[in-house]
Formats: sequence, C-alpha cells, structure tokens
Amino acid sequence: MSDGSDLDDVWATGEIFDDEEVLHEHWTPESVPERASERDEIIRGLRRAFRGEAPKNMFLQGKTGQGKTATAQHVLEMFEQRADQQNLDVDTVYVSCANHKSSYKVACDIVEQYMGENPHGHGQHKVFEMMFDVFESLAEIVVVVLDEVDSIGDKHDILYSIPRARKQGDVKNTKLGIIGITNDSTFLSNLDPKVKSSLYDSVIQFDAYDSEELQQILSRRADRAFVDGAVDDSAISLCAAFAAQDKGSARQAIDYLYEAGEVALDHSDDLIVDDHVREAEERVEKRYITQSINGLTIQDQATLTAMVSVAVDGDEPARTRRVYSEYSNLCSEIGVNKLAFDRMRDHLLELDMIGIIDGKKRTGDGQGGEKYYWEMSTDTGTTIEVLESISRLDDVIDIVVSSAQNSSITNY
Ligand SMILES: Nc1ncnc2c1ncn2[C@@H]1O[C@H](COP(=O)(O)OP(=O)(O)OP(=O)(O)O)[C@@H](O)[C@H]1O
Repeated sequence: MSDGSDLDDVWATGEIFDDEEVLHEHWTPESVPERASERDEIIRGLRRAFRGEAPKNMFLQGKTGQGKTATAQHVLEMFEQRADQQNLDVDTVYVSCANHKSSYKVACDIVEQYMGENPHGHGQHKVFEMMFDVFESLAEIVVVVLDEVDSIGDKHDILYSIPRARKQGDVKNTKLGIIGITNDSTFLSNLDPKVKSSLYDSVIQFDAYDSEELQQILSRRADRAFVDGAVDDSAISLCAAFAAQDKGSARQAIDYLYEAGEVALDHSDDLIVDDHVREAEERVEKRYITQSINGLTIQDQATLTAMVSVAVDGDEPARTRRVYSEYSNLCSEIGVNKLAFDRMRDHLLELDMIGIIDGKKRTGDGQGGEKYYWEMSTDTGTTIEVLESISRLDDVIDIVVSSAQNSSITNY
C-alpha cells in the first residue's frame, strides 16, 4: 500500500495563499467605495434616527453579487458606532429569509435569536407579540434587515406589521425601520398597495459592477489573500473582465480569483496567471450551474430544458410563447404535469432571478405592450452537461442535442 508520498503534489499547500479567509463568502469588507452613492443614500435614511425619528424603510434591489448585503452591513456597523458615540440607543436585527418561507418563520427566527427560545407551536399572533417584545427589549431604535425578503411567501404579514407596530401599539417606546434586500426586480411592483404605502420610503437600486470596479474590489482582496507577488495584475484584470461580461457580480469575480489560486496550486505554480483564470472560470461556472440546477424544482428544470432547446435551435432571445411551446412538448416526454402559460412564465422569472437565464422586457412584434424576451445567461453547453446528469432529463437532452446537431448548430 502506498504511504501517500506519491501524492505529495496533491497535498502541497504551495506559496500562494496568505489570508485566504478574505476570499470567503462570509467575510465582510471594511469599505465598499464602489457603492459610495448607495451607501450615502442608506446613511441618509438612517440619520433621521439621530433627530429622534424612526429610520426610513428602505429596499435595496439589484441582481446577485452586487454588494447589497455588504453595503448594508458596512453602513449598519458605522451607524451603531456613531450611535454609541452620541449615546443613542440603537440596535440592528438581521434575518436571512432564504430558508424562511413565511412571515411566521421569520418572526420565530427573531424570537429564537434573541430569547433563545423556540416559539414554534404558538400561533402567529403570539409569535408576533414575542417578536415585538424582542424589539422593545433591544433598543429605542431598531433596524430590522430582511435579507432575501422575496423568499417569504406571505411577506405582506410581516412587511405590514413592522412599519405599523407603533401606531398599532405593538411597541410603545421603540422606533422601527426595515431594510429589505431583494434580487427580485418585480418584488416591489408585486406588493399590495396597502403595504407599499406604509413601507416604501425609498428604493435603492444596485446596478451591475463594471470591469474597473471589479478590478478595484479584487485588488483590495488580493493584497490580503495572497502572498506578495503571487498574482499577476493581468490575472486580476481577467477575473474582473470575465465577471463584468457575465453578471457584473463581485461574488463571481472573487470566486474566479479564489479558484485561480487553487488551479495554480494544482499546477504547482507560485504565480497566478491568465491561464489559471481561464481554467478557474470553467470550473466555477460548472460548479455554479450544478448547484443552481440541483436546487431547482422539477417544473423549474423542465422550463430550463425548454429554454435550452430554444437556445440550441438558435432562437434566442425568445418570446415566452416560444419557450412554452417547447415546454409543452417536453412535459409529456418526461411525464411532468404541464402548467398553464402564466405559471410557466413564473418559473422563467425564477430562473432569471438565480441568474441561469436572462429575461428582458421590450416592445413586442407590433402587438402592443412590453413582452419578455428570454435567453440563456449560463453557458449552454455546460448547462446541457449538468441537465444530462439528471436521470429524468437525460433522454430529452439527448433529443435536444441531436436535433441541434442535425440542423448543424454546434456553437452552443
Ligand atoms: N464594493 C465591494 N467591495 C468589496 N467587496 C464587495 C463589494 N461588493 C460586493 N462585495 C463582496 O462580494 C460578495 C457578494 O456581495 P453581497 O453578498 O453583498 O451581494 P448581494 O448583492 O447582497 O448578493 P445576493 O443578492 O446574492 O445576496 C461578498 O463577498 C461581498 O463582500
């Protein structure tokens, strides 16, 4: 049996990383200069607290990886420090709503975080009461951050109650403000007007980063993450360029850089160069698509397969009805219940939100009104590879691919 010494190359930790924790998702940057105007707008919403008012309710909206959470966290840290210096009693409550599909669960999370007691089993009214007790016990001013707020199915319950809590007598002394964070561009327009009017003080839009901004973000991280001289400047530029051309996401750019470090180690190199970034981009893209697709429901997967079929037919960007026709054909092939047109469109919107496809509204073909046009935003070839690994879909994907080959479309 081998003593493992023949695996020394694989075990090698190399001379690349210094403090790689700064490349981890949970690491919070000390500053977000590329988001100065968004940061200042959040500050303007919070500074009312120093005049004895409740902070503004704000919504931070933008696609994934645009620094919404990082900017909110950065500003809230400054807010707490400044409040401390001025003897203002403030606190912030942060809830990641991704796994909380109901207002009830969000309230339970808050109670559990601060009372150490799991309130499941009590009715919603009681749990909301406990949540308001938590707010009242924390500080005179409490900012509630609801990250990924669009995940909450019955969001109106919590979004209506918190801004009206004082008026309703649910809290007596505490002034509350909400910061809702969402990457669903339809979130606000879908809110009940009653909720909107009590909530909607300000919407702060986070647009995609450009290549230069991503380069600055990466350079700051690289200085700490890697040993001196371990990264070629052009490798940083390439990570930034790849991410800017795709989603304009800082998360994606950081992932490329981190993976490029791993690729360099795999090749026993101690300088990260462009070729490492190219290999890293492929690895990250595949990992990202695999994770996203594996987490999808059957209907999402069927909708995505229909979209892939449209893509290999060379019909992108495609109207919803074109995707629906592919979807209808393949539902019977894979034995999936066929949804109505509007419900399948909801699945397209879902796929857009997680960044697998891209939907843009534009004026249609002379039939009035704006219509959605859809295209893949992940690499079609890699998406096919991943869909093939899902047993229910492998036969269908074979048909999709061979029909593309027959019509000699090979550039996906
Ligand atoms: N301007 C910036 N400076 C430094 N790091 C940044 C900046 N913007 C984003 N990041 C980093 O990029 C990653 C993604 O950012 P963040 O989580 O804030 O994005 P988001 O818009 O909230 O995305 P999502 O909607 O997917 O949660 C994090 O690691 C964050 O620290």
